This record gives sequence, C-alpha cells and structure tokens, in this order.
Amino acid sequence: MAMDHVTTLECTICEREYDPDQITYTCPEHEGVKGILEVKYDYDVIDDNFDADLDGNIQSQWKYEAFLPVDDDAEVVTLNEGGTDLFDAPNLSEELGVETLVKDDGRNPTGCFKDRASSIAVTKAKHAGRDIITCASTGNAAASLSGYAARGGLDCRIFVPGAAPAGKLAQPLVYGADVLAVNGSYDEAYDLSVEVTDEYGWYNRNAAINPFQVEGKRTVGHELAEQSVVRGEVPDWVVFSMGDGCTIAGAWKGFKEFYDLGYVDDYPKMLGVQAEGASAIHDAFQGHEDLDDIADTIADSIAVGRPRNTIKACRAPQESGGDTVLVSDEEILEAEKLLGSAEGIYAEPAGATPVAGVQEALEQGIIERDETVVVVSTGFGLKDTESAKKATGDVNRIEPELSEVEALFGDAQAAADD
Ligand SMILES: Cc1ncc(COP(=O)(O)O)c(C=O)c1O
Ligand SMILES: N[C@@H](CCOP(=O)(O)O)C(=O)O
Repeated sequence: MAMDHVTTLECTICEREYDPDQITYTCPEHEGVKGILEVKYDYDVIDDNFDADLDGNIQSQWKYEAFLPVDDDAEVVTLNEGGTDLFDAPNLSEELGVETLVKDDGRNPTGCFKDRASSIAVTKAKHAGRDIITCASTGNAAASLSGYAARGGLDCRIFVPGAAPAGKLAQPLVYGADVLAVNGSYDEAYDLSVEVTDEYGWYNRNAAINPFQVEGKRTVGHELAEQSVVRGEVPDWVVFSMGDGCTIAGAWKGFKEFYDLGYVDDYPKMLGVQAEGASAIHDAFQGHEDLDDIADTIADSIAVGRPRNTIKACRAPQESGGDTVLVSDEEILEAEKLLGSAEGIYAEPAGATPVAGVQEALEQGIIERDETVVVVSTGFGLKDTESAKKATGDVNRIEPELSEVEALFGDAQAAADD
C-alpha cells in the first residue's frame, strides 16, 4: 500500500516534485551537493491517524509512526530506537550558569541518534526488495546502519575514512558489515558511496542524499515536544552539533510539526554548533564566505568539509529565531569532561559539542542567563576513548602497595580529616 500521508518529494532549490514511491535521491536538475529533496506530508491524514497520548511514555520512535514515511504494510525493522531520557542536569546547570537539561541520544541501541534514521532506511530498503544497503560515514552512521541491516537481514557495505576511531570501525564488523576503510576524508568516502549507488544500485542510507533519513531524525523533535508537554514548559533553546546538518534539520522539522498541529504551544530557538575547523554551515548561516572545504576537528563525527544539507540545516536557526556558533577542539574536549563529571553522561566529542556551544552562546549574549536550555548529546563516549583521554589524561598506574595509594592521596586525605 502506498504512503497516503506523504504527498511528494520537493526539491529544496527549484521546488520540482518527485514521486515519493520511487527511489529518487536528489533533483537531477542540480547535480552535486544542492538538489536535496524534502519530504512533504498531508498533515490532515497524519493528524487523523495519530492517536497516541503525549504522556511521556515513549517506548520507541515508532510511537510517531503516523509521521514516518514508510508504507502501511512495510515490516518495520527496529531495535527500539528513540524514547531517550531528558535529564535535569543541576550540576551542569550550576557549572554553566544557566538552567540546562540533557537529552541523551547516545543511549540509542548502537550508541547514537543515527538509529532513528537507520531504522527507516532498512525498513524502506527491505520493503523495496533491495538486498544490499550502503552509506558513507565518519563512523556512527556506519555502525548504526550495520546493526539495523543485521537485524533486517540485508547485506551492508560501508565506506568510512580510514582514520575513524577504532571503536567505530570495530562496531560494524561485529554487526557483520563489509567495512571499506577509504584512504581519504569523509567527503571522499561520501563521493565514492554515491558513485557506487549510481553504478550498482545499492540502496543508499546517507541522510545527505536520501530524503527519508532526515525524516527519521525528526522524531527527536517529536520527543522533545512531547517531553516539553509533560514538563509543562518548552525550553528556550535546543542545541545540536552540526556536521552535514541533517540532524538539526530533522529535529526542528519534528518539533515544528507538533507546534503547527497544536500539540505543544510554543517552540524553542535552535542553536547549531560547529567546530572551528569544520564550519561550513555556520559560515553559510552567518553569511560568511567559506569556500575551502576544510574539515579538521577532533570531533570526527562533525568533520564535514562539504555539508550537503546546508539549506535544510539553516532553516532551523532561521525559522526558530535561533543562531549558530563555533567552538574550538579544546572547548569540545573540556565539555566532554564536564558533561561526564557533572552529570555522569559520557558523550563522544560531537555529542559534547553542544555543551561547549552553550558556553560560547552565553559569552556572546546569544543565550540569556535566565533562559532554559536543552543540549542534545548525540553519541556515546565509548565509541572514541582515545580523544577522551586527551581531555582527561591517563589513569594513575601503581604497584599493588598501600604506600602507593598513600603517596597519591596523602594530601587529600589529610585535608578530608581536617
Ligand atoms: C554523534 C554525532 N553528533 C552529531 C552529528 C552531526 O549530525 P549531522 O551530520 O546530521 O549534522 C553526527 C553525524 O553526523 C554524529 O555522529
Ligand atoms: N557524521 C555522520 C555522517 C553520515 O551520517 P548521516 O546520518 O548524515 O547520513 C556519521 O555518523 O557517519
């Protein structure tokens, strides 16, 4: 059965329309990075079909199935992604000097918010009768897709930059994927994955070209809206890190849908945060010239030189009255340590980047001290322990002797006895 609630795929540049029941990745009128398609819906149909209570009880993102672009008779491939906690963060709030909550999307099944999109990709590929699925990835999308492909019984072939963190390379291998570590950057791996898709017809999961992927990511916005209803308060700001820009785009679209349908009575301003070494979306939003494709940051997940979703990403701060900021690698690593030590939430660098972004936005006066902020931590820290060690330093190595413990804590112990 067709998707009654999906009306069309519309080019974000020229508004040409394409059939949502066909596998069409980008508008052929705009070769390359820009002819991204937008999934359009009939919200009357969605509203009629969506009958879940907004009570904060979210088993998985499939609570919002009425909003998701899959055929009614498709067999859903899921690992119960979504439904992640929104934590009060009193210690972090005190450290930052602004009321802060953390939505920990690193708690998704493969340790990353990408699972929201991968569930949709594998469901759609399987329903379309495709056996092989692919993507290019800095590591997380690859690991995520591999897990869902395993669950759905599809062959998975992924392209990652060879320098990806070891944990992100091991994870897809365990899920049984063919991992092709490209001697080059994410941008080069991405170009190769697109070439392969054109040549061999493997189903491509990449949110940068597959219009349905952003749609899965918008469930994080639905959840934030629902959690706001339960808390009785919409945060002033929601903060995401940005690489290709699909995540903030999806989250904003999801939250705004709930607002437009009258499910929640306000919406937050969206703050997008990029690393100083990979700043293309920020530069586009702020109207700066950025032509050099640089992608140099310790936050490997957001090391993107040529983001393909700049148009969709910029809509988030534009339409919500939000903004974008840049942070340094040092600030990202400090933020990773701060989030872990203040709240017990271990994020990989890109997952902690929003915390650094809040600090920067406070300094610039973008966020006011009396506002409320939600930072979305997008990926779990154990995927990249090496970069964390750059912030924390290494462990204390000792002989199994009491004297060595005393030597370490002598002063501190004395202070505690005072
Ligand atoms: C952990 C993590 N955070 C943030 C991002 C940025 O998302 P986007 O590329 O959609 O902007 C990514 C990857 O893309 C990621 O893996
Ligand atoms: N940094 C991302 C890039 C690809 O993810 P996508 O969901 O935008 O396709 C990663 O984790 O690989």
